[in-house]
Amino acid sequence: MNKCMTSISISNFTLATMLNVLSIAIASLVIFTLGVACAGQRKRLDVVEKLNGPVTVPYFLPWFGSFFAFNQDPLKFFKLCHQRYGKIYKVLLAGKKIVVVAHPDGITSLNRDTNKNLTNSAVFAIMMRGISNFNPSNVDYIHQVMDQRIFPITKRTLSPALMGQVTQSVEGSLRKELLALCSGEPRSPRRLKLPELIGRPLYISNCAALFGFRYPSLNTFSDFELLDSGLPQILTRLPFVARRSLDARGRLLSVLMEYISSWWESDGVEDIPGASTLVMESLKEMKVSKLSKRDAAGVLLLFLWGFHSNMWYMLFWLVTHLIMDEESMGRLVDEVDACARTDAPVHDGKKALSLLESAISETLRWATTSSTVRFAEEDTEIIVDGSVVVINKGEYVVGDIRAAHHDRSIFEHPEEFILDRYLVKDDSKTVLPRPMVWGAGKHVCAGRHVAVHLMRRFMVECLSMYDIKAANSGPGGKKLPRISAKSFIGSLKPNDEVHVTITARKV
Ligand code: HEM
Repeated sequence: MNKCMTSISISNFTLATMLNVLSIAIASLVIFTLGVACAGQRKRLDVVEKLNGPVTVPYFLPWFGSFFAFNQDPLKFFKLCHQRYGKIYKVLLAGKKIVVVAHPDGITSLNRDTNKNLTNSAVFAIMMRGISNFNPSNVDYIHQVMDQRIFPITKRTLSPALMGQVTQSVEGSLRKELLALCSGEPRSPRRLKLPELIGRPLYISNCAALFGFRYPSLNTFSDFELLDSGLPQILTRLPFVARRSLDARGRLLSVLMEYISSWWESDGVEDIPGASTLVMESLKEMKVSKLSKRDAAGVLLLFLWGFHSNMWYMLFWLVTHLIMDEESMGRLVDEVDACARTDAPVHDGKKALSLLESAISETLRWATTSSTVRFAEEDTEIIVDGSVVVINKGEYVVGDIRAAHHDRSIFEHPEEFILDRYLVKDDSKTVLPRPMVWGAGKHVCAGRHVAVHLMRRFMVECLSMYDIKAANSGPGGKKLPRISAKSFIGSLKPNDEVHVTITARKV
């Protein structure tokens, strides 16, 4: 009986165990099968997404693709493609395949580049050769030195904690330069072109802060202007059209070589008098990296261009919009005056100068074009609006920031410049996304804090000193200048000159 009971209990035990094992096996099999099925399904979905890829803008001519339509007016071309093909599409331009991303998340994913397969070298090399005419065989090495040695210095010395050395010097000089505009007859109106009111004082002050008094900023401004305005032609390799700009570039490089010459030849025994830490530390790195004097001068020119150019164009558009709309100008002047009457810190734009802060953000939104261009060194992926998009090795990727800044579902009347668009109202529930103007990730703009600070300071000084009016303010006289069709990288460029009349104010 006992034996029998034992054998039953053993067989019960065996049966129970077997059933358990069986049920576990079945459950595992079900889980495994489901897992495999899900993985298969995911894989299929990935394949579908990868196969679908971005749609290519149709074209007739092989190799040229859409080049002629694009080249005629890049901004219009991007706008039409965005309307027709949406947030991501591909275009063939003279043998190059370019994926255009016009969705904010896609642009962020492109900037962050988590797979590390997208580089800016190819595009940076074009800018380097255009601005500084480096020998093509040196470009890769110089870019490497800039990326690994010079930009980290720039990011550190222009961080909010340390940028004071440069910004305070710019501010002091800017005030003097602006005051000098009406020093002869302070109360009589003076007619000027905007480069004389903004570009020149800013250039002289920027040069003084970066390079000290040994750099002849006064004599080089017109050459800098010529180089800057001729860049689209230089970059598209139209040497005959750009002859004057190319000559100006040559003269600027000679001046910069002369500027560093004695320091360079003496192996940098003493710092160049008045030069910023940023410039001196960068020069020392260039010497250690065995760059030639010519290439070091080229790096300084690139640097000066990066420091000055976008800031000048942004201020150009801000002042131009204000003189077109006297009510907006009046509101901003009132805010600056009210701030001057209190102890409110003018550097803290968010609190004391909230309308000016909004005006600067609105300018950055309105006047930014496509600022992010990358090249796929390997097959890679970015995420656009929640979907994986495959970028093939050898393709370029452009972030169409202008499209993101003109998204009607986010910005009301995006084509218009609205002074208080970014003013946070007490009753407002939605806060607008900040302009995507500085890039992000590894290559985020090293000068973004300095740029906003100096734009703010320029406006405060200028509006406190002068009444600024459009020179042609009669009927039909106030018109925004036409936007240059050729510039699609960085900030919008004007096609026409803008004249203003300034009169010294008594506050
Ligand atoms: C309104 C003015 C400015 C605008 C709109 C602007 C815009 C930008 C953008 C969009 C990038 C990123 C490009 C990319 O992702 O490939 C960038 C990079 C950079 N910017 Fe600016 N910038 C301005 C002012 C300045 C100033 C004042 C400096 C000072 C030197 C500066 C120095 C740089 C540097 C060094 C980089 C390269 C960073 C890197 O690749 O690691 N920028 N800028």
